[in-house]
Amino acid sequence: MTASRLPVAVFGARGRMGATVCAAVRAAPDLELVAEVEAGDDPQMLVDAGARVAVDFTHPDAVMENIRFCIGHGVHVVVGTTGFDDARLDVVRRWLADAPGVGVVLAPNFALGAVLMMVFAEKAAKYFPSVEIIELHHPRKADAPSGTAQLTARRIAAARAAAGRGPMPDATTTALDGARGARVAEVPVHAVRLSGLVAHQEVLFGGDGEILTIRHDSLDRSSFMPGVLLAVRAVGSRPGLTLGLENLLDLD
Ligand SMILES: NC(=O)C1=CN([C@@H]2O[C@H](COP(=O)(O)OP(=O)(O)OC[C@H]3O[C@@H](n4cnc5c(N)ncnc54)[C@H](O)[C@@H]3O)[C@@H](O)[C@H]2O)C=CC1
Ligand SMILES: O=C(O)C1=N[C@H](C(=O)O)C[C@H](O)C1
Repeated sequence: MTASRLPVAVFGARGRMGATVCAAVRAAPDLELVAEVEAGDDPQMLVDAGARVAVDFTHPDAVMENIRFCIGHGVHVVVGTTGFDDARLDVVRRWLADAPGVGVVLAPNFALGAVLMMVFAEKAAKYFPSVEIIELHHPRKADAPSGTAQLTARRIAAARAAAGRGPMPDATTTALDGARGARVAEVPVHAVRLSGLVAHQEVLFGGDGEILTIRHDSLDRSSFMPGVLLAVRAVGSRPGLTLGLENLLDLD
């Protein structure tokens, strides 16, 4: 007798990430792809197909409605779509409060190396007076700066604040808006969009006579799949909101 496979739906199924997720789910012996939901489709199709978990890689403008629908129908959700701030996260938490037992795992980056890059950057933050982030992506990316860069900046800023670090040294007067990038929690973030790139980030720390660069490169969207599948398998046993793939990994 074979064990039953976990029925999975994918929102954004024909997108760059969604299509890769569909292929990964199809290839996994313990998972079954039961619904491929695209813009304009009625999400009821995933409920009718018996999905227990839905994966969302769509667009910041679409993702909230998809999460609301899934929580309302008792379907667990793995969210890779970016564009989440504290206000949006609070809304998701409120929806979940009315749906005990339903889980949402949300991560701006499902690549193991990117998660480690953020962990290492957070650890390094207190030792250096200066830090800047450069994120580099393919030119069809919808948002800037990336969700990963924003989360990295917030974590670095929190670590600096906890260590009592003051403002970064910077005496520059800018002649053009944007010349010093965008500020995310006081950390300068620079976004490059270039043909040929997939998803990359450098975190540069500067101190007296030394630079530490932590760099991660996703060279292919396959880099995100182990993390996505880990979350798909775990979300049903994690009621409420789980923020970040690191919560599903043993990083000690
Ligand atoms: N968390 C992570 O590890 C990663 C996150 N991302 C994020 O995933 C999102 C999608 O990225 P890509 O796949 O590159 O974009 P994409 O533009 O290639 O794909 C998005 C797909 O979603 C579809 N869509 C839009 N609204 C929809 C709706 N209401 N219901 C169902 N489908 C809908 C679009 O038609 C499109 O096919 C972005 O926010 C991106 O930043 C991307 C890579 C990794
Ligand atoms: O749009 C992308 O491609 C990516 N988006 C995520 C982000 O905004 O951080 C993750 C990764 O950088 C790829």
